[in-house]
Amino acid sequence: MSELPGIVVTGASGRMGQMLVRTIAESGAARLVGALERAGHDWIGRDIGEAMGGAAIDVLVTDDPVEVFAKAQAVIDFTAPAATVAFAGLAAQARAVHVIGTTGLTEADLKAINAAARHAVIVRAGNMSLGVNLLVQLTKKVAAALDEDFDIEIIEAHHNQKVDAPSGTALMLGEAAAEGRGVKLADVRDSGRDGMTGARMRGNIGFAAIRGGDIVGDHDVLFAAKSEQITLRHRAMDRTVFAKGALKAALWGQDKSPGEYDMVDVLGL
Ligand SMILES: NC(=O)c1ccc[n+]([C@@H]2O[C@H](COP(=O)([O-])OP(=O)(O)OC[C@H]3O[C@@H](n4cnc5c(N)ncnc54)[C@H](O)[C@@H]3O)[C@@H](O)[C@H]2O)c1
Ligand SMILES: O=C(O)C1=N[C@H](C(=O)O)CCC1
Repeated sequence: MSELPGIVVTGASGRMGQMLVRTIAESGAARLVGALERAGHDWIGRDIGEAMGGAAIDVLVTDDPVEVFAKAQAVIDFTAPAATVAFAGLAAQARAVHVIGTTGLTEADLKAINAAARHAVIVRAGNMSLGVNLLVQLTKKVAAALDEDFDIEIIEAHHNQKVDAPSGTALMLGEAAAEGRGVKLADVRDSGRDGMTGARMRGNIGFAAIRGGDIVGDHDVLFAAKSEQITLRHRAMDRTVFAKGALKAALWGQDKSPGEYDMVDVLGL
């Protein structure tokens, strides 16, 4: 019998990194072959299972991506933009599927990732859950059905350690709403209102970000008109939904041609 696909988890000590290590171990569909952390992290050299407070699993945390990617069929990466851009090039060199969950990527970052996807499979999404990717499709449909009498506002809430805003998910929802309306999000985006903003511009798509406590990730898409409102809502209750989606993407990508894909491709939505 052939071996299960080998997966490297980057940012292995992080909130998502630890969830991914557990999800892979429990899946029976893949095996963890590497755990990567940034240079200087105090988990480097330790067994990842023990560092997480459990039994040893014979995978030592390393800060050397080249050495560890060479053993992998897939790299699952929920870290930070600069790290993810570097890993995209290295994963492509190793011909490993690169699953990117990292958010807060700039246009320049996205261009670099897209260039790496000429040589290997990259699956990137600001949210890997089934529910959010379905919500993206619903948002596009509702936005296409309603005219600009309905103001579109995207309200997101996350834990107090999140460093980027609006969330990657909020931006996916904004893109979907803009696509449904047949406009470019960049032309109608309205984020970070503060002070004497003036009245709301008809046709704009607004964003509001809440940060507090340990909220995993809540997203509302509000369509507000005179005398009636529709709200589409997703709430993630824990991070397993993201980790399961990322693992599914890593397995799905194994027989695909080089290119950049998203979770709509993976889930066939
Ligand atoms: N797409 C999704 O479904 C989804 C879901 C949850 C989180 N996220 C995103 O994933 C990212 C991480 O989220 P988190 O809550 O796990 O953050 P976190 O801060 O808990 O973890 C990030 C980890 O990456 C490590 N890291 C940073 N630079 C590194 C490098 N050069 N090499 C190796 N490791 C490095 C950090 O040390 C840290 O352990 C964020 O961008 C977040 O928005 C996406
Ligand atoms: O915890 C985070 O950070 C999350 N980030 C993603 C985003 O930016 O949308 C997904 C939800 C959790």
